[in-house]
Amino acid sequence: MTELRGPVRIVGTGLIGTSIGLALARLGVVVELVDADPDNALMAERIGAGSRLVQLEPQLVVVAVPPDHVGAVVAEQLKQTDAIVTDAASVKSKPLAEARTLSSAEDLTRYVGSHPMAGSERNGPLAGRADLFDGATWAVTPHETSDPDAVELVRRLAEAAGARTVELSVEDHDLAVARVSHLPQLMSSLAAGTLVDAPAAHLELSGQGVRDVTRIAASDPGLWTQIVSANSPALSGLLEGIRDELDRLLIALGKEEAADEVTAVLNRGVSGAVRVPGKHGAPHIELVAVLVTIPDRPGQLARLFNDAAASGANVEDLRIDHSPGRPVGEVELDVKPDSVDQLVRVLTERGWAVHR
Ligand SMILES: NC(=O)C1=CN([C@@H]2O[C@H](COP(=O)(O)OP(=O)(O)OC[C@H]3O[C@@H](n4cnc5c(N)ncnc54)[C@H](O)[C@@H]3O)[C@@H](O)[C@H]2O)C=CC1
Ligand SMILES: O=C(O)C(=O)Cc1ccc(O)cc1
Repeated sequence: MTELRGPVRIVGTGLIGTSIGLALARLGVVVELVDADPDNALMAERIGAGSRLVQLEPQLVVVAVPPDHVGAVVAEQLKQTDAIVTDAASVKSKPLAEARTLSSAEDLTRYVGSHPMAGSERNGPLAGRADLFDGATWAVTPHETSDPDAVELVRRLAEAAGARTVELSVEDHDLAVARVSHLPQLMSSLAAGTLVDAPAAHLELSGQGVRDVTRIAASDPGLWTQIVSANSPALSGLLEGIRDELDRLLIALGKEEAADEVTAVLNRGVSGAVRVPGKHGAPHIELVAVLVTIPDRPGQLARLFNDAAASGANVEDLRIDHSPGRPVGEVELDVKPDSVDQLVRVLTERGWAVHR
């Protein structure tokens, strides 16, 4: 059995490195923090992600630097230590190819790529959170000559951070993230980009839809330029598909049959959206949204949650739409279909304005 004993050296103490450090520190694993920017390592240390000075040799090195630097830093760590080395980069083929050109075949057996599928649109150590990976999926991507013990140790790391692991090849990983992560990022950025010149009066009508679609558009352009460039072969095919659909839509718009084309696009969207796995990586379950109008006063959310609990319904998901300047907000409680009637009845009895 390959136990995760530590010390774990984290190179790159930004959002991801600091979050891994915080998650391991809560288990008592000794974590060493290294960063090219001394302020970031100091900050990560101050918030409890580990220590900048660890005398013992690392058992495991986690490289959490921007993708363009991952190959070189992996090779450097393989050379400097006898540790197992992994990385957290959002793309896997290019860093592996770079590490391969800079490392001996023997050293490369100690390297196993990985990728936590959780993060945020924020970066830097101050955005780090101990629970960032709780319930998340963490891809482990061995290459042809990765040592099985090294693969096992990287699995242990992911599990220690609270994630569940999925093993897949480097190539398959890059195809998968092009679809579920990189294309959504570009679509979000494109949609948000149309707002740059929008009149303020138009923006005032913004509701939850535009907020959902544009959240990740706030992500770091420097990081994402590297991700998109490194995964351009996988992304190109998907973007060509979107371009073809846009062309069809544009041609159809204004013609009699436009409605059919629009309905086809929307129907395909419905079929795709239900295939996104639900929370905690569980299969998608059909949920019903119950909308409740809530006065913008302290204590109202607590009262609503109490009343929802009294109905016996388990709230599977939750959304709050709080438009600035309005005296009320709207809370969406997502519950299983067999809980809906009881939830609506109890909330209505207790004076809430409820609609489905
Ligand atoms: N941001 C996200 O949501 C996610 C990011 N990732 C991956 O994790 C890695 C880190 O991303 P973030 O933590 O978001 O970035 P970040 O910008 O928050 O942190 C990167 C850190 O690496 C340091 N650094 C840069 N070059 C270095 C070098 N050569 N040696 C040592 N330190 C160096 C920087 O000073 C910075 O502290 C990237 O490869 C990214 O693709 C993976 C999952 C999610
Ligand atoms: O903020 C979100 O919802 C994300 O999806 C974050 C994210 C960014 C990059 C990754 O490689 C993985 C996850």
